[in-house]
Amino acid sequence: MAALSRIPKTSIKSLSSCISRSFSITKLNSEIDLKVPSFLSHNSLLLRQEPKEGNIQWVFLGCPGVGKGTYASRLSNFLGVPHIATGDLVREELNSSGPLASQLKETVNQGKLVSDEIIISLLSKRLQAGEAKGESGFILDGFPRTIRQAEILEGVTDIDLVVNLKLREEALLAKCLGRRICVECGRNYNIACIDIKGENGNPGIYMDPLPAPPQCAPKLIQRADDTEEVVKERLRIYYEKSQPVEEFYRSRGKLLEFDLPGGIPESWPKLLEALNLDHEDKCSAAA
Ligand SMILES: Nc1ncnc2c1ncn2[C@@H]1O[C@H](COP(=O)(O)OP(=O)(O)O)[C@@H](O)[C@H]1O
Repeated sequence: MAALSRIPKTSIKSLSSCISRSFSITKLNSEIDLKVPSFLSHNSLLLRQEPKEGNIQWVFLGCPGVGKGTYASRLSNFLGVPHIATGDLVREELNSSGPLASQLKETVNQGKLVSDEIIISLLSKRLQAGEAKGESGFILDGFPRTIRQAEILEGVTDIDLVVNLKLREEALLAKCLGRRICVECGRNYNIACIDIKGENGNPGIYMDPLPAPPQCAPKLIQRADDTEEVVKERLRIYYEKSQPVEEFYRSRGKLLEFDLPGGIPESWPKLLEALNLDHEDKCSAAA
């Protein structure tokens, strides 16, 4: 795997506590002077983790429905690093009987972003649990989603690579509306068949549905936030709050833009190629 040798490693061990501590300092700073971002503060610089050799610390960006979860999860299996999706952490929490459940349900079902404080706390807990199991490295999906989250992350560790997945908006909406999830195993499927003709210089795009296997087919549900109205709101919020994160990483030379050429069979090998991962590995991972 050619790409791996280039990737520096950071200990996840203290990253979780660093993120929470850095966040507390951000809060303190913002109470004192809103104009000073946390990562510039003297205190939070002291918390910064130095990279070690070998780990993968990647981030997946992209609009709702683009397939961040699908490709991040495939790469996580391929590379043997955990896939951490903050959307999954939020859904676990809102389905629990915890104190945040009803507040989260309301926010998510309106297509709004959860507060940075809650997201950082959920992410820190997930990283701590991973640390206890000896995990190292990560592929983050759905985080960072605001410039503030990106600054906090940048202040505590080195992200090696940020993959920005892109797809035409008509396809995004159709994919969200067609998404189905198995309540038992949590896998995502899609009943939509996307066939968008090329126009005004934009290439057409064709994506087959992704049918559920017989064991999942009777247990499919739709996410409550995958309605047309809420998806449109999620897209609006993405353009307003999350798209600036693309520029944040572009200006740091970390952003890899990837236009999805079609469905998984077409896109997966091309993504591996773009990531400079070897053909041999490609065949075994695609199996
Ligand atoms: N980093 C984050 N910051 C704030 N809210 C988040 C974050 N990650 C997930 N969420 C919340 O969880 C919801 C679902 O997230 P996700 O599954 O990643 O959705 P999407 O399909 O829109 O990318 C979001 O609409 C938002 O309410």
